[in-house]
Parts: sequence; C-alpha cells; structure tokens
Amino acid sequence: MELQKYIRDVQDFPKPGIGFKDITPLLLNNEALTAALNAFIKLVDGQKIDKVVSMESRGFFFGPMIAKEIGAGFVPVRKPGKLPYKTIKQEYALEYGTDVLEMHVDAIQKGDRVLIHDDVLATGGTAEAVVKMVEEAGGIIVQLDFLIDLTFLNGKKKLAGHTVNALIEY
Ligand SMILES: O=P(O)(O)OC[C@H]1O[C@H](OP(=O)(O)OP(=O)(O)O)[C@H](O)[C@@H]1O
Ligand SMILES: Nc1ncnc2[nH]cnc12
Repeated sequence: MELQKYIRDVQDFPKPGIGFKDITPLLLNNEALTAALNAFIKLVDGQKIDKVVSMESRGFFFGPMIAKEIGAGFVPVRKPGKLPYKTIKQEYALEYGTDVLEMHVDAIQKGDRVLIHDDVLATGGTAEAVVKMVEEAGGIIVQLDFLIDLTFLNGKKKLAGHTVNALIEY
C-alpha cells in the first residue's frame, strides 16, 4: 500500500513557510493504519526489544501499538512538567530557542534494548534529545523508526551511528 497517499500537505501550518505533513488521514483509514503498523513491526524483524520510547504527542499514536505487538513496554517522553515522578531532563534546539523533554528516571533499566519511535523526523533535534536520555539511563538503542523522514532537513545526520528507518521519505 502506498502510505504517502494518506499524508496531507498543509501549507503555512503552524507558521508561514512551513509545509506541514498531516498524518491524520492515515490514522483515519483502518487499512492505512494497519499497513503502517505492520510495516513498523516488520522493521523490528524479530529483534528483542524491551522498551519502545516515544515522544509527546504524535509519537503516542503508534508507539504503544508497536510496543504491544512486539511484546515490549512503552515509555512516554513528555514536555516539561507533565510527568508526575522524578525525571531525567534533556534540553534540545528548536527553530528558535530551546525546549526540554523529560522521561521518568525508572523507565529504562541499564541494558534495556530500546526502539525509539516518532511520527516525523525533521531537523532531528527531538530524536537526538531522546537518544541522549535513553543512553544516559543505560539503554541500548536498537533502532529509531519514524513514519516520515523530511530528508531535506538532514535529521539523520544528528543520529549518526544509529539505525534510522522511515516508512515515507520526502
Ligand atoms: O526533528 P525535529 O525538528 O525535532 O522535529 C520533529 C518533531 O516535531 C514534531 O513534534 P512537535 O514538537 O511539533 O510536537 P507534537 O508532536 O506535540 O505536535 C514531531 O512530532 C516530532 O516530535
Ligand atoms: N513539516 C512538518 N510536518 C509535520 N510535523 C513536523 N514536525 C516538524 N516539522 C514537521
């Protein structure tokens, strides 16, 4: 199935000049949703994964479904002040300025084999911050799997040394 058919381009969202990739048509269509989930499971290829780690908020659409299907636990990475328990924090660069992501300190055990999932890889700043947090907690990153890679933004460069997959590339 050609998943790209289910991605809607929205110009000038959330700011003028941005071509936003809207994944909600894919989520809305059960065949496309199932095909995407099956493709994510195929990327795991039977490797042992202890935890799937995804970032708020669009990483939460597929992250828990992938975890359930491959027999792993799910770890939410959230924006500041949202997680109730003690957290590891990581600052990361945005287009303008910086932001922070947080993960619970007990979410990853030393030696855990981790799959990182998000919907979109753009500049790679978000994923790089999650890589740092997982590694700080002692996790081993097996791969990073995205629905979409905006390749013209060179996000993969920030993730050099890791296996990075995407179902759709622009
Ligand atoms: O590769 P980067 O340049 O870091 O960008 C990618 C991130 O941007 C989007 O999240 P956003 O911060 O818009 O939050 P949302 O998922 O809550 O919409 C997307 O879901 C990724 O997490
Ligand atoms: N162009 C884009 N479309 C959707 N999500 C994004 N996250 C960062 N850039 C994005």
